[in-house]
Amino acid sequence: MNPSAPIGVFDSGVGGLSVLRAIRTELPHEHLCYIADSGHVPYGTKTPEYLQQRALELTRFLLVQGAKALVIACNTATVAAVANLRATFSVPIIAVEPAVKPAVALTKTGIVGVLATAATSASAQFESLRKRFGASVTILTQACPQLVTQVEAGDLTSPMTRILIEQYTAPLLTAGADTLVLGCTHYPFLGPLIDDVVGPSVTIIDTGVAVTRQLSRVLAAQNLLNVDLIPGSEHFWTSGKMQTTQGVISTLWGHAVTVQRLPQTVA
Ligand SMILES: N[C@H](CCC(=O)O)C(=O)O
Repeated sequence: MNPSAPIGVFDSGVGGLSVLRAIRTELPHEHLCYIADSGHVPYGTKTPEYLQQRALELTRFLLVQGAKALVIACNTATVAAVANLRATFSVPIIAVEPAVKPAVALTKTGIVGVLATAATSASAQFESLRKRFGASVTILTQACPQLVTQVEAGDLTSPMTRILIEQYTAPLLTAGADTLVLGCTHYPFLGPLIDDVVGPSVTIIDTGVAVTRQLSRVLAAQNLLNVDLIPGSEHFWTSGKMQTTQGVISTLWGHAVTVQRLPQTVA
């Protein structure tokens, strides 16, 4: 595999851009191909079979673009599909999972809140994280489906978004949680607002940087880091509404970008 080949990244929508921006910061010379599967969002309410099929189709498309490695920038797709993808494809596959371990190390009240989709919280993988790292603390989960909708619409700051965050975090704060894990890649875009709502006594943990470090380690171990010194490029595709998704991706990415429509066979 050619080290100057791109890294393929996908999510149910624009949320995985929170992971992509961490990759861009850590690995400035890598070329990146990103799929926002916004035509199929939310993943949080879909069956594992549906998500496995979607993950296979998106991965095949990214491999056709020449991807040397794959990042599943979606906790929900990870729990449903990572094992199947690893069994099917030989490229390195890096996946996100809620950062339960660091949260357990940080909590002082012994109560950790995990914001994640219902599918992630109900998964065997999450149960295993809970057993491995959470035996000494209480781990509370909260699904926040409407926050995915707000981020997909590019609405990061409205009063409505704030009210939703207040409603979703209230039960966790009332129970004494002092550490909140952002277990869905859409939520980091709401980090500043979540921070403002929960206040300085609550620590918020995101996984973007940890995933990027893992990606970096895996690429280095397989001699796949791009040694070209030119800045890496980004290419974006979506299965969602072109105009809306292009606008939202540009806003979240920080400057205007071109987004292509996924071919009909994949969309
Ligand atoms: N961004 C996704 C899920 C959002 C959705 O429900 O589509 C995650 O990390 O879990």
